[in-house]
Amino acid sequence: MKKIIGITGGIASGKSTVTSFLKSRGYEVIDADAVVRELQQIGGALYVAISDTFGPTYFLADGELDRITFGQAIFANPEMRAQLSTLQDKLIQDALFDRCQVSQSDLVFMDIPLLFEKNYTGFDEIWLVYVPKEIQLERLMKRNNLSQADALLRIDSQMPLDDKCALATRIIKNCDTIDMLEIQLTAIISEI
Ligand SMILES: CC(C)(COP(=O)(O)OP(=O)(O)OC[C@H]1O[C@@H](n2cnc3c(N)ncnc32)[C@H](O)[C@@H]1O)[C@@H](O)C(=O)NCCC(=O)NCCS
Ligand SMILES: Nc1ncnc2c1ncn2[C@@H]1O[C@H](COP(=O)(O)OP(=O)(O)OP(=O)(O)O)[C@@H](O)[C@H]1O
Repeated sequence: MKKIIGITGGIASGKSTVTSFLKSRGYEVIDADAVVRELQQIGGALYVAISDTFGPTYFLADGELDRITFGQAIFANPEMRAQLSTLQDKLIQDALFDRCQVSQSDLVFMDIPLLFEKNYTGFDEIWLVYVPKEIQLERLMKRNNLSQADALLRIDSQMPLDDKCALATRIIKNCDTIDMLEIQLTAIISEI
């Protein structure tokens, strides 16, 4: 029987860094953010839903979704975020379920940032990639070139990482170097 491990965390807590390592070791990873981006490409199901609901404001001249201005609007406006959630959540969940179903691997990792917020179920284990909020803020500001205020809007739109700890099977601490992260992952992989 297929084993499914959910990987979650907070924005910029290090989920992609964890999944890059897993992929480098040959494991299959389904990445929810990548699936969302795919479905938001021109003509994709999410692209059409966003265009029909929000009109042309958030699209570039070449027709692509303008992720920068759309992202800024979504994180600054809880009502718009809720509206987007109504539009997208079911389509995203169905797409992730389909990807998992067609996978031939015995062990599949699913990187789902909003796993707890959106009540995803069906995992054999859930791994939480954890960092304290100060480090999360610093890494997010640096990676996305965001002001402190904009980075905080994104962090505070999610369930606090400290609250997620109680819901996870394993907690992977990513406060130190990437080498230290990989040492933890190697130890965990030997246990599963
Ligand atoms: C708002 C959008 C356009 C912003 O795009 P952008 O390129 O700036 O960010 P990206 O897609 O790379 O997401 C980065 C991170 O933001 C966080 N995030 C994304 N959407 C949300 C949200 N609605 N609420 C809280 N956090 C979110 C996640 O931690 C994610 O890993 C996009 O993230 C989106 O459509 N989000 C809603 C879809 C969703 O639910 N994604 C998460 C799948 S579980
Ligand atoms: N241990 C670490 N030390 C220093 N920088 C790190 C460490 N782990 C991750 N980073 C950096 O922090 C940033 C966030 O990491 P990553 O992109 O893996 O997070 P994420 O959880 O996948 O983010 P998102 O939810 O936004 O997709 C990246 O720029 C990454 O290179």
